[in-house]
Amino acid sequence: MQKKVNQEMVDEWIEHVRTFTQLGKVADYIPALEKQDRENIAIGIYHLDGECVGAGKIQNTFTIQSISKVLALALALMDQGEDYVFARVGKEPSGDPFHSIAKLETTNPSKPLNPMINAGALAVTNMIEGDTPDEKVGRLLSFVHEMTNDHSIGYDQEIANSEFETAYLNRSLAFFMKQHHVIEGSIEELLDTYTKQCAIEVNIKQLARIGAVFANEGKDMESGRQIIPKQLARICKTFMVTCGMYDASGSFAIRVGIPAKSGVSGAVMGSVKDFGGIAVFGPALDEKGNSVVGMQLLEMLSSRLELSIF
Ligand SMILES: NC(=O)CC[C@H](N)C(=O)O
Repeated sequence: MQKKVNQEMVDEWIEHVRTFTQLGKVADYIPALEKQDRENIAIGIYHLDGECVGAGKIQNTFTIQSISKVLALALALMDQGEDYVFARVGKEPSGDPFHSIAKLETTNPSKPLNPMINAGALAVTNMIEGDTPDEKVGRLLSFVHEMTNDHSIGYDQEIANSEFETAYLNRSLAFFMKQHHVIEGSIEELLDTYTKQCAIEVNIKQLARIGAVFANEGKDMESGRQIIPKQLARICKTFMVTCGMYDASGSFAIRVGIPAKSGVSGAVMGSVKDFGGIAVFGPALDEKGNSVVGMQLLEMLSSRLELSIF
C-alpha cells in the first residue's frame, strides 16, 4: 500500500515540535545566517504521484547550504563521469566535522574522503563545467529549476557575500588541495561559485520536490523526463546515507534511517524510494550542526510511516 502523508498529519507534527525551537543554536560563523528566526519552522512532503503537503512557514525561503553538495555532485558526475570524479574525491565517511582539514593531510595521496565534507564539496564544485563562476552557478541554477519545475529560483546575494568574505577555513582547504593537485584554477573563483551554490534559496515545497526527484531515481514526477541518470541518482542517495548528516550520519541512520542531507541553515532534504521527497526546516542546530526541529520531525515521520530503509 502506498504510504501517504496528509495535511492533518503535518499540521500535528509541526505543532508538536514547536517546543523544541528554543533548543540548539542558530549558525553564526556565516554572519548573515545569524539573522534567521528560530521560530521559522516548516515541513514539506512531495509524494511521487505529485501530491504535495506542507505545514509551518511554507512561504519562508532559506538557503540550501550543504544540501547543495548533493546537487553539485550530481552535476559534476553528469559533466565528467564517475571515474574522473572519484579519482579526485573519495567515497568513504570521514567521522570528522564537515569543515575538518585533518584527514586531508593524513590521507596519502591527499584526497578529500567524500563529496559531502567541505573539502570534497569544493573539489566537486571545481569539476563542474563552465568558464566562469557565473556560468557554473547558472548551470547549477538551471539544474535546480528543472528539479523544482520553478525557473524563478536564484541565490541569496547577501548570504553568499557574507560567506565569501569570511570563508577562511574553506579557503584553507582549497589552498591545501591546490598544492596537492586535487583542484585547479583560481581559488577565489572557486569560493565565489561555492558560496553562491550554498546560498541557493528555496522554500520548503521546492526542496521537497528536489528530494522527490532523487527518490524517483532521477526522473521528473510530472514530465517523466530523466533529469539525472538513475545510477548517478543512486550514488548521490548512497552518500546521503553514509555521509549526509555529517559526523552524526551513523546515529541518524539508526534513529531515522532515510537518505538525507542537512545544511547549516537548518534545512534537511530526504529522499525515500517509493514514497517521495521530504524537506524539514528549523534554524537552530544541535552540536553536530543538524537542525534540532528537523531531526524531531524526521524521527516522527519515519517512525509513524515506517520509512526506515533498514
Ligand atoms: N554544513 C554546511 O551547510 C556548510 C555549508 C557552508 N556554506 C560552509 O561551507 O561552511
